[in-house]
Amino acid sequence: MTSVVTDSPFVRACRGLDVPHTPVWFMRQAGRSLPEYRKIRAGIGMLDSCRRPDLVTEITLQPVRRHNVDAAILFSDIVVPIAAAGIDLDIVAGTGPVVAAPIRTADDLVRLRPITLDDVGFVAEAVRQLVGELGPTPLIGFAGAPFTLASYLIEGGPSRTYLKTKAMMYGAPELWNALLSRLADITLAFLRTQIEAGVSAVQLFDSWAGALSEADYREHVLPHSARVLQGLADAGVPRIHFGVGTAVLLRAMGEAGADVVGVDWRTPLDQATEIVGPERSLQGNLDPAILFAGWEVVRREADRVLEQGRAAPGHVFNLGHGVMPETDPDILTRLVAHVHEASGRA
Ligand SMILES: Cc1c2[nH]c(c1CCC(=O)O)Cc1[nH]c(c(CCC(=O)O)c1C)Cc1[nH]c(c(CCC(=O)O)c1C)Cc1[nH]c(c(C)c1CCC(=O)O)C2
Repeated sequence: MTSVVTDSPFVRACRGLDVPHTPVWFMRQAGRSLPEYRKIRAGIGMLDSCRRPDLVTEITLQPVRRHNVDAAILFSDIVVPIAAAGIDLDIVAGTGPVVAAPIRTADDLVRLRPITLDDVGFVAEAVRQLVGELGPTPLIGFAGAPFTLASYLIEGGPSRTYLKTKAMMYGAPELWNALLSRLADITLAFLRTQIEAGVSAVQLFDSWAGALSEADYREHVLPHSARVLQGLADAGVPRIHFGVGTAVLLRAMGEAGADVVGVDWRTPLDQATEIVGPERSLQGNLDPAILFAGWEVVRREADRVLEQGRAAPGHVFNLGHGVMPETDPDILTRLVAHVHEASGRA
C-alpha cells in the first residue's frame, strides 16, 4: 500500500483521524444503476464477469470515474469464494444466488472444501490491476460473513424467514458450528488474498444477521465472524463490519473485531455511536430510497446524516444499504459533491 492511499480521507476516517472532508462511497456503486455497466455486462453472466480481471477492473473503475467517490469497491460477489470452494451455484438476475444442492447434513459438508490461492487467482489479478489504475484512490476488498453465506447455502437461495437456517442453528449446533467454521476459513483466506494483492480496507458483509436476537448472534455467529476479523488484526488495513436491520447487534458487531461498524438507515448515527462506543468509526447511513425523493430532500437528509455522524470518532458517508438499480446516477454524483462540500474543512 502506498503512503498516499494510507493518507486518503477514506482510510483516515476509518481510523478515526482528522480528514479534509467526509469520505463517501456507495455499497453497490458498481452495478445496474450505471448504463455503462449494463452495456459492458450484456450477454455475460454475473459469475463469469467476476472471473475476468479485465472486466472486473473496468466495472470497478466506472463509478470512480463517474461519481468521484473516495473509494472503489472490488466488483465481485459474496458467493464467488464459495463457488471457488466447489459449490455448484449461480447468480440469477433479479433473484440473487441460487445453490443447486443446498447444505443440510454433515455429509453435504464435504462439498465445501477449503480454498487456496489458485482457486481465486483471478481476484488477486484483478486487485493488482486495479491498485495500479486507481493511484491514490483506495480499493475496498470484501467477503460475506459466515452467517450470511450459510443462509444461502442452507436455504438454497434468498429467504425472508431463514427458517431452515435457524432450524439448523437451534437444532443441530454441531453441524452449524462445523459449517460456519468452514465458511470462516474460506472467508479469511479470501480476504487475505485480497489484502496481499493490495486492497486498502476490507468489508465483511453480514447482510442478513439482523434476523437474529443479540443473544443468538453472540452465541451462534459472533465467534465465527470474530475469527475472521481478528484473524486480520495484523494485516494493517481497516476492517468494516456491516449488516442490515442490526440496531440491536451494533455493539456486538463492533466487538467482533471491526474498526468501522456499518449502520443501516434505521439507527441515527449519533445513537449508533452511543451503542458502539467511542473506539470505532461508523459508516452509513442514508436510506437508499431517499434518492428517489428529489434533490432537496436528498440534500436535507444528507446534511442530517453528516451532522449525526459528527458524534463518531470517524465517519465514512454511505447509504444504509446498496444502491437500488433504478437510482438516477446523476443524483449519486451530485450527492458525492455535496458531501465533500458540506463537510469540507478548507
Ligand atoms: C447479500 C449480498 C450478495 N452480494 C453481496 C451481498 C452483500 C451486500 C448486500 O447486502 O447487498 C455483495 C456484492 N455484490 C456485488 C457487489 C459489488 C461491489 C459493489 O458495487 O458494491 C457486492 C459488494 C455485485 C452484484 N451482485 C449481484 C449483482 C446484480 C447482478 C447483475 O448485474 O446481473 C451485482 C452487480 C447479484 C446479487 N448477489 C447477491 C444478491 C442479493 C444479488 C442481487 C440479486 C438481484 O436483485 O439481481 C448476494
